[in-house]
Amino acid sequence: MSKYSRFWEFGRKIICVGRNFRAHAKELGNEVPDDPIIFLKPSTAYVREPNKIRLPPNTNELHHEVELGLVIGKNGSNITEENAMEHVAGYCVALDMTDRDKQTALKKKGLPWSLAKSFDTSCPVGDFLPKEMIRNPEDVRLWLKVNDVMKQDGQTDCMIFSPSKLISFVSGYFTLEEGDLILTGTPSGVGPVSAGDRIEAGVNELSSIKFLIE
Ligand SMILES: O=C([O-])CC(=O)C(=O)O
Ligand SMILES: [Mg+2]
Repeated sequence: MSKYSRFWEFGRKIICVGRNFRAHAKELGNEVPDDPIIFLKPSTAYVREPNKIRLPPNTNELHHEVELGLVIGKNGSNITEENAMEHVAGYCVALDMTDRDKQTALKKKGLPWSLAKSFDTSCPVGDFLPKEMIRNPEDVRLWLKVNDVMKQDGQTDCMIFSPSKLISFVSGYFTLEEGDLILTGTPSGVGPVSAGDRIEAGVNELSSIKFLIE
C-alpha cells in the first residue's frame, strides 16, 4: 500500500487553481487568465465517503466542480517544469464545492473567496490513484453526474496551464510538501445542487465517488 493512500489524513495544503479551462471561464463570464489563479482550502475541507457534503451557512447556490487532483509525493520549491512530474505521487478525483452566490458577491467587492470555497466538506476526494495508473494527466476524462444526469464531461487536454506548469508556478510561491493536493481547475458544466441530491464523479473509468448533499 502506498504511503499516500490516505493523503487526506496528512493534514497538508489543498492548493486550487481557478479558470484553467476556457469553456468554464467563459460560462461564468470571466476572462481567461494570463497566470494561474490560485486559492487555498484548509485540510478541514476534506470529506470522504460515506460522509455527506454539508451546505455552508446561508447558501442559495452551491455548485459542483469536478477536478483532477495531483497528490504531491516529494517536497520542493522553485521546481522546473521539466522536473515537475517527479514531485507527483499520484492522482485523485476531487470536487471543488463552491458557494457561487457568495463567490459572485465577494468577486464584485474584490474580496477573497475563502468563505465561498473553503468551508467544511468543500473538498470531497476519491481514492488515491498511484501515478502509474494515469500515464498522461493531460489526457484524462473528468465527468460528473447529478442524480444520474451527466453535467460535466471534459478532457484535461483543454487545460490552459498543464499539471507541470502549475507545479512549477505554484512551487515558486508555496513550498510543496508530501501529501499536499493540487486541484487543477474544472471543465465547463458547473451548476447547482441542493439537499438530497446525489453527485457521482470520476476520472476516466478508473475511480468514481458518490456523495449525497446533506
Ligand atoms: O470558481 C471558479 O470558477 C474558479 C475555479 O475554481 C475553477 O475554475 O475551477
Ligand atoms: Mg475549481
